[in-house]
Amino acid sequence: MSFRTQPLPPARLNRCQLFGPGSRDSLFEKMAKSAADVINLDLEDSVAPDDKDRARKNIIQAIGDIDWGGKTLSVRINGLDTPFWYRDVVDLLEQAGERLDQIMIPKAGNASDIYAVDALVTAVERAKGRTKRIAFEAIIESAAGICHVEEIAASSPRMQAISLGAADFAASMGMATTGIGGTQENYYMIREGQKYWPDPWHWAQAAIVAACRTHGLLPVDGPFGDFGDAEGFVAQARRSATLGMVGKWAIHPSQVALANEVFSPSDAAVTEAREILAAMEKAKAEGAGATVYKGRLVDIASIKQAEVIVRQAELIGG
Ligand SMILES: CC(C)(COP(=O)(O)OP(=O)(O)OC[C@H]1O[C@@H](n2cnc3c(N)ncnc32)[C@H](O)[C@@H]1OP(=O)(O)O)[C@@H](O)C(=O)NCCC(=O)NCCSC(=O)C[C@H](O)C(=O)O
Ligand SMILES: [Mg+2]
Repeated sequence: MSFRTQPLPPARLNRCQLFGPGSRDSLFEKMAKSAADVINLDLEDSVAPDDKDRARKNIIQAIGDIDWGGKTLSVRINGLDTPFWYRDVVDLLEQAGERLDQIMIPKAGNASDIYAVDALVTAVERAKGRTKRIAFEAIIESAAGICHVEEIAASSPRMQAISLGAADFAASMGMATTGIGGTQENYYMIREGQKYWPDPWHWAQAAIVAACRTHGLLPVDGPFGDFGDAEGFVAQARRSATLGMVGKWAIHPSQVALANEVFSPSDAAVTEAREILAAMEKAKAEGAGATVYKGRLVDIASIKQAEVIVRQAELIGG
């Protein structure tokens, strides 16, 4: 174990991030009433260039007008390679109320991208006397982003989460795919005449999880484009959860309940985790560092695994 202990991620729920275009303000109330933990009002790729100004105004108005309950309220700004992003930041922080929690930075390529947004956000916050520090979530969705994911995770104390943006990531990597997330038809192996479809997103997800866990951030899986395919969504989400991700985007309301279900520990898992902690307490009192629970070894590492599940259950209110 390193001398430096691994920091815990922010203690908030992030099982589902529901997206909606800033240009479609008729969706905002529905998003606020949804069961998503995080709302992402979008100024980037779901908004046409000619609609950016109107979308920005809609979002600034809605941040103050709508009751967003206990959700994390986040706005995705435009990429740093566009002429829109500085205006997104300045208008949001000068005109939107304190209810805004987070800015999502798309296509982050390195730590300097986050630094640039941080410098602008900090200046406007100070100038306007804003008291709440705006958090950042970055999207890894380019070859440069995945190469520099660790420095992006470490880039600012504002950083709270990193998502994988499968569509732009695939494009940047030159992947021969068109589907957003999930199984890709031509990414298969053959054994004894049978086809098997491995997960082409696995390595990028694992890199994001490692960077996030090292720096105490929340690793999140991005979009699954085929919102009619609930089974495919759940399979992708379960793989992400197994790898250590804490949640997934929803690009349609039908995906919210699916994500919440996958990223909430089951009652059985919570009961088992609590029993493991109790068994280890007993073992510790008897001077042992390991014991047997339901016929299998549990030790000090098992305590940490069980604590992940119990912490998540406590956040949900279990
Ligand atoms: C995908 C959509 C365009 C579909 O919209 P629509 O055709 O209106 O869907 P439905 O008719 O099935 O809607 C049923 C009801 O649900 C409401 N609705 C629809 N979308 C939302 C939403 N996002 N939040 C809340 N409620 C929603 C409809 O109004 C209907 O309500 P009712 O009439 O009362 O029954 C649309 O869902 C949409 O725009 N989704 C978000 C798209 C988006 O934000 N994309 C950006 C994120 S993905 C991305 O950027 C890629 C990433 O960066 C990467 O690189 O991977
Ligand atoms: Mg994208």
